Amino acid sequence: MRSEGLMIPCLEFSGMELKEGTEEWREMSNKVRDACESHGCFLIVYDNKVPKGLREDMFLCMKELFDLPEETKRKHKSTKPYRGYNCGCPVTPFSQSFGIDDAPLPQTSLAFTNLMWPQGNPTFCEMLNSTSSKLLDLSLVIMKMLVEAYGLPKEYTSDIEELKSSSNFRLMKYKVPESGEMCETALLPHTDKSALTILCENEVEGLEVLSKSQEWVPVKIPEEGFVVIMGDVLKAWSNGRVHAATHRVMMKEEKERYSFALFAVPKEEVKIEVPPELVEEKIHPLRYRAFNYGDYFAYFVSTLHDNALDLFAGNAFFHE
Ligand SMILES: O=C(O)CCC(=O)C(=O)O
Ligand SMILES: [Fe+2]
Repeated sequence: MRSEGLMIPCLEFSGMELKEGTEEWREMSNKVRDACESHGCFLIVYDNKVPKGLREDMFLCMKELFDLPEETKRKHKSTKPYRGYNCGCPVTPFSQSFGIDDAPLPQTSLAFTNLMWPQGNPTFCEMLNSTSSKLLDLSLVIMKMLVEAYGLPKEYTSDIEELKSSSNFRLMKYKVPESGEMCETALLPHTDKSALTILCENEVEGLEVLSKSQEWVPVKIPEEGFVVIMGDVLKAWSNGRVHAATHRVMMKEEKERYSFALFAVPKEEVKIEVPPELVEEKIHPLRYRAFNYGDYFAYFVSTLHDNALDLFAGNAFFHE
């Protein structure tokens, strides 16, 4: 049996009014903080915001998208890494993905849909826009809860909003392993470069998170829920209190896996800076210098280093 410490907490948001300042809000904020610090991720069920059935509809739409001819899919191009249509790239040979910037903006969802279906596809467009918007809203709720749980003044709410001033919505399809081995690493271990990521998968499980005791823990996303994974940005902002969970995807089933994820990210020009209230000389000395998100992302892309955040902005590597 797994020990308690390895179990990823599941937070039940359904039925919550989510009003700031209420006792319910404060209690949930503390649970979010505990999960972010001890696991770097948590499961969330929240059917007021993300109603039942939305996931299934989203997976149907995704199948329709990935079933389009390759030449159509390749029309979605981007000069930015992890955006555009990716297929058969050397680091992820088993997957295809679409990365769409700012899908919560209606004009972006419409432009993407019309590129894929010149004759239009209102169902897909509505699904892309509303799902990404709901997940981006949820990411703000979670970040506001961290401001509450750290006892920070209200002014930080607007600062933290900056950490999700943009987003990358990623739709992924993983092929069934062909090598005959029934367990293949379909996505290598990494931390996300986002503030946080909200993800879900079809019925084919595969996501695993590395616990602080260095064990791989399979993530069982509840049927109507999501997993929230903390990224490098919130780790830096919180002065290392929030743990950015390392995760990977293992393909163990003979079935295609679909997943979609909203990466809440700062705009490139946003400065990430630890609030002075989270620095304390003895127990929590400053771990990360202030840095610009675009510079950090460019550094990561050019080095692809596992430890990019510490190398780029970590205290031990401060440059004058
Ligand atoms: O497909 C998944 O479950 C994980 C995807 C992921 O970790 C990523 O794209 O950063
Ligand atoms: Fe990831």
